[in-house]
Amino acid sequence: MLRQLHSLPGLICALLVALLGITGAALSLDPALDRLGTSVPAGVSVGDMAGRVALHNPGVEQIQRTPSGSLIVYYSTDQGSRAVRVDPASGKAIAPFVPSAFSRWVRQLHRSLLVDTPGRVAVGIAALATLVLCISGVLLLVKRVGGWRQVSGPLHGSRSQRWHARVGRAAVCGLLLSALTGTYMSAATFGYIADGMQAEPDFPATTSGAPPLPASRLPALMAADLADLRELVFPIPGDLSAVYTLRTAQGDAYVDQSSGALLSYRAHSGMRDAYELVYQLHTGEGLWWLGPVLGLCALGAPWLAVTGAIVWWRRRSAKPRIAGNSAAQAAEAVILVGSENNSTWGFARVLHDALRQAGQRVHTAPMNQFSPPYSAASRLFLLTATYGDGGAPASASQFLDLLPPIPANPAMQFAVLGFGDRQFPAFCQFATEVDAAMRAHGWQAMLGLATIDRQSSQEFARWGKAIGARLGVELTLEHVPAHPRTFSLRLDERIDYGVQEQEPTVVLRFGAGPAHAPVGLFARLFRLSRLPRFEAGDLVGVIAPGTPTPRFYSLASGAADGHLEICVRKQPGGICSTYLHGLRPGDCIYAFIQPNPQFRPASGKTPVILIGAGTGIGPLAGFIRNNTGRHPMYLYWGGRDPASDFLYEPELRHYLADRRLTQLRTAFSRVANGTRVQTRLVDDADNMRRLITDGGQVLVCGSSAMAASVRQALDAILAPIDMSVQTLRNSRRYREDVF
Ligand SMILES: Cc1cc2nc3c(=O)[nH]c(=O)nc-3n(C[C@H](O)[C@H](O)[C@H](O)COP(=O)(O)O)c2cc1C
Repeated sequence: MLRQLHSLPGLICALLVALLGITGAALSLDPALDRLGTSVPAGVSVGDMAGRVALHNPGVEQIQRTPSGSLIVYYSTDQGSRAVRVDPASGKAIAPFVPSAFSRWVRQLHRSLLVDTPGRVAVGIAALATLVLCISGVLLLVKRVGGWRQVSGPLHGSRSQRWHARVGRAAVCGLLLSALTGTYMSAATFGYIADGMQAEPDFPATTSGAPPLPASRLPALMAADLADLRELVFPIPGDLSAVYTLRTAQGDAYVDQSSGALLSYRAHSGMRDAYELVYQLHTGEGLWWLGPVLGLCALGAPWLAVTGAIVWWRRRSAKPRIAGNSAAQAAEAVILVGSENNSTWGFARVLHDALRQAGQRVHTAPMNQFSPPYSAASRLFLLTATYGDGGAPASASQFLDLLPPIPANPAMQFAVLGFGDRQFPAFCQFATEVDAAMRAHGWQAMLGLATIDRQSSQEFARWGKAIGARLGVELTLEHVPAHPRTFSLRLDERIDYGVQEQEPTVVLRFGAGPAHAPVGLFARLFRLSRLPRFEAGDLVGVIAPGTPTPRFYSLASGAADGHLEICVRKQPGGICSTYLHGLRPGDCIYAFIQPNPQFRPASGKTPVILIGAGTGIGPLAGFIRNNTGRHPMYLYWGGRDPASDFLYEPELRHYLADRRLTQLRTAFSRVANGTRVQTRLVDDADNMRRLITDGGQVLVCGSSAMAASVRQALDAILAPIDMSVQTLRNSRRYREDVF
């Protein structure tokens, strides 16, 4: 619902909002530029100023003071009307006043799209839409990050989602102010809100009729402060019954040209003051610093329109059409999907097709459409992502409320498959809750809760095998989520380890490879064959020839290092690792980057504890290499044999010497009295507790078995100081990259 409220006005008004943003940003500079060329003298009266202006500009008809304080004088000569900008202190002309035609055009475009009333209506609607977009956007962001407290924290999701949220977060206050004030002004234009502009003072029935005196001798003008002046209209020369019209920030008046008496006066109404304040807050006029701030925020509008459209399109295309979807009550197997960004639907479709091929009638629907009894069904599959901070994704937001009143179907067994990301403290939390709730309400489980980390095709295929075994059918679940465009890499260098031990591990350093054939000329012209952007800790997806499924490796370098580096152990029967181990310098591979911004040391001077084993050293070595600020970094690493697989040994010694690495503790398992990395942590328990008490954060990289042992060891180490891995996770001081 909230998402529709955001995407619908966004899609309808994207172009208009973007146009208003760009024109608004251009106009926002005017007050500041106007202010640049203006000196604003203090304590000068309108009478003094008008007297001096009349002296130097015979034929003056009108003086206007802009909100930034510059004075524009309109006067007539034999050749016609003229306008000059004058110095407020001397009253002398500074330069002819020629309003910029471009500026006027942009203003008209901004106010009415150059088509008057219909344009004004459209602009008003766009302002209202921006208001809705700002409010719904903030609420979506809060949901996305899991609460108000996390709003300023790191953002997750695809690149366009992160950039959409990042710019939205930075610009929302300015956009909200512009949208609110713009909506108010549009409502005033069409008479839905009174602006008090029509209220004029009564025109004086009589005047003194005596010959005029210079403005500097008229008491009412002398009593008015120049800082409050909006406009002074001079009486028509020779007409003794004519009067001065004086408009100030407080009210409007008529002044006798001979006696200088205030003949009539009307103070501004509250409505007018409110309108003028709104106008000021919208345009920044009179608040010259506000204009550029609002302008910067307004520039976010076209960016948000473009990235928002990309996010919408990607989400839409990620939701596949389910072919052969049986009716709920006729299906033998029911698949319910909990998804926010639709990638889980891709997995659901593969399961749907596989079950159909196995001869079953299958019904697939969002979890929010849970509607038993599924009279013909004996299997219920619940495939759900987790969103925010352990919360329900959009298509499953009502599931836990729908469940309790519905009696369990004894003829039906269920299996929950959670999709999540281990970087989040609450990994697959919602799937866990769904599984527990189903059991608590008497539903029969077919299989224990299973989880899929970062849409792993391999884990999904394994789950398919387990389900197939339960159903007594061959279930092949092959799903490769869409990945970004690949680029080519050329192997520059390889360093081999562990060969004697028959446990080969290799560090591979790649440079930019030749550009893809279809973009060759373009790439050459624009030098696209350089490395893409990435940082140590991000993932590179490598596609081995003949396999559609990418394998992910943690990056041991950032693009700034000038090469892409990974550390790969040869897995028995592993297609991709065998392929990578077979590469020779000069060979090219195809790959793509998957950002992993959660797995980075936080900035600041608090200690960073790096824990890894085997090839898990890769990103950790990258973090140490980047530690040019010499922040305290402690590395605990486990290998097999220092003689054959002490990965990165020379670099680590070098980093210790130049203090990028504060301390190195190694654990080797295949030597006399061999130990593992978790034992090293226990040996160093006092130091660990001290580092954590000092605000230290922990980054773990390696196999899931090693990560589990490390968690167990750290829980025991931290118990005396009333801390645990979970408390560290909750404060985002414990991050894992586990494979
Ligand atoms: C903003 C955001 C918040 C997330 N929060 C969690 C979380 O708390 N726990 C978790 O295990 N995964 C979390 N994830 C990861 C998603 O559950 C995972 O990427 C899933 O495959 C997305 O499926 P979907 O595209 O169908 O929504 C989050 C992802 C995003 C973008």
